[in-house]
Amino acid sequence: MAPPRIPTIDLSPFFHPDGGSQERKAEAVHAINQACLEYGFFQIINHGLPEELMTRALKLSEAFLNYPMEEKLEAKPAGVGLGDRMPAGYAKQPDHSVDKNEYLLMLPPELGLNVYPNSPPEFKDVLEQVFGNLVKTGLVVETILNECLDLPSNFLQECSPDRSWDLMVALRYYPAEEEGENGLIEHEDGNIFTFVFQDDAGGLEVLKGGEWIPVVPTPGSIIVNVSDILQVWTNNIFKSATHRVIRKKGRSRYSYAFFFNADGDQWIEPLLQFTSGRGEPPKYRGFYCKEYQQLRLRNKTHPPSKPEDIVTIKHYAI
Ligand SMILES: O=C(O)CCC(=O)C(=O)O
Ligand SMILES: [Fe+2]
Repeated sequence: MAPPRIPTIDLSPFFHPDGGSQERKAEAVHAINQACLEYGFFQIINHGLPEELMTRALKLSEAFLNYPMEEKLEAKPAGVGLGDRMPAGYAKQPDHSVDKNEYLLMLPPELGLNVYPNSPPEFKDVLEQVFGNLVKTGLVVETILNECLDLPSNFLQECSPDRSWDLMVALRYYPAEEEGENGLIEHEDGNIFTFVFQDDAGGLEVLKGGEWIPVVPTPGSIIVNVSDILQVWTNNIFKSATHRVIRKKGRSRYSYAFFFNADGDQWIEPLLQFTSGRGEPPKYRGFYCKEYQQLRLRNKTHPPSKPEDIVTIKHYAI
């Protein structure tokens, strides 16, 4: 039997110039709700990001990440930044890391903190276009999630209105070696939700019911995964999906991940709608978003020797 495929949902009614059919919007909301309950993972098509731009972005990141190291290091983090956040620029996982990838990390362009490669010359412009489009798509997905969760319109947007904590990475996973195929160890993401688009190499997998389901590359589609903040806000109604990347032999894999994030200074706790509103005790104690981000960053910079000491959202579980 073929392995199950994560659901694909058409968002075109939400991008329709005349407002889109209510019936088709309701169908999409229903499908996304089911996907968030069952998988915490789904793909979207007709999501506002032109396929041609996605292809171009993947080709440009491939070109840049194949440059000699000296050239890539011209885009290394400048060492100035906002302190609490991941530094913008090119970085490679240290050799001892279990994760075998390199990436270019980008913060919202308006912060003025990005370190862009000079070459390929059109890369900066394409990165900024992709970033800007994904912010817009993220706001549409928030609108859909409000409906899924029976929240007033704009509720999630108002929970965390500051978009300056979003970030994007253009990634390259190296070809698998004889002794290892891990590209990115199994994990959940620490933000609200994540968008991923990938080339045709494959390797992204999501855990469902104890089985790893491959996310089959579909040109033009964006993968969406529910992340920890949404899990906390919904008091575990929507689960942050566990996922990983497995490397193939003989070829690199290129992808983009965009982390739609809450404001670092935001106090995060289960929403009343999903606790007292339903007679349920909160499953998490509250925390400042940036405190959690810093603990997660520390997992990477100072990896604990025991895997059980890695900080995950369980750190705040009651
Ligand atoms: O590259 C991918 O497909 C997934 C990336 C990812 O899961 C992450 O960066 O958290
Ligand atoms: Fe992830």
